[in-house]
Amino acid sequence: MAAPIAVAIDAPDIETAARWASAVAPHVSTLKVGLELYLRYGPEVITTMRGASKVALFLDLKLHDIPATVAGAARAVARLKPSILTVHAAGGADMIKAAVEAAPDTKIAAVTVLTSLDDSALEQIGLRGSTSDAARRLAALAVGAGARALVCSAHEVASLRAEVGPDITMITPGVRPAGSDRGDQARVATPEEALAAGSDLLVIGRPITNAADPGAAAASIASAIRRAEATSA
Ligand SMILES: O=C(O)c1cc(=O)[nH]c(=O)n1[C@@H]1O[C@H](COP(=O)(O)O)[C@@H](O)[C@H]1O
Repeated sequence: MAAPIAVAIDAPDIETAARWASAVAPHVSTLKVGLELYLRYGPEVITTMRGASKVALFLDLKLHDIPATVAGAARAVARLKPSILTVHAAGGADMIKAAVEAAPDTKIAAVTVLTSLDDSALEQIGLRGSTSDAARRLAALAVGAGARALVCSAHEVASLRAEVGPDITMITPGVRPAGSDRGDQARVATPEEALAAGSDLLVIGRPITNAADPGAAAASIASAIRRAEATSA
């Protein structure tokens, strides 16, 4: 079975995206298309990803606007039938509810606190408390508004799970295999740590796509995950 990994296909052009997608798709459950590709190519990039494989499609647009605008945007992309669509939980309960109602066949995933932020970055923004307190508060708000998935770092998965229960899909970016560059990510964990904390889907981009052989990098992380799952079973 494909490993519970969403590869972030953050490519500069559609040819590179198609190459990465077909290399990694045999090893992972999900491909994630984000702002870089979607803003350049729109729905065409979704068709290209689907052509590359039969894996699930995660559309990461991180919508954050007034409820009516987010409803319109969610409706506009719902026809592409992504399995997952992201919104920022900080947009508030009415905004999240609007996205959920506008895209009934897509799982709305609420981004709690970006994994690029640490406690001091939150303080600069003017948010009180730690990243984990903020993530917990936003998670409760988002699930109360109908979100069925949450995006957080592996550091918060266990406490968010305790807050929202077993039925919510926990998605964790900021995943870095041991020894790989953390780049702009602040709250990181290895794939094994993220899984052990209870993550359902690991989002991994550059550690795979910047590798000399993205297919081999995806296969290697996927088998490390399988080994970790076998040991904990
Ligand atoms: O919503 C996301 O996917 C997301 C949320 C978050 O808090 N942090 C985060 O890194 N992401 C996305 O996850 C991917 C991480 O990529 P890498 O840092 O290259 O592994 C990027 O596509 C980000 O846009």
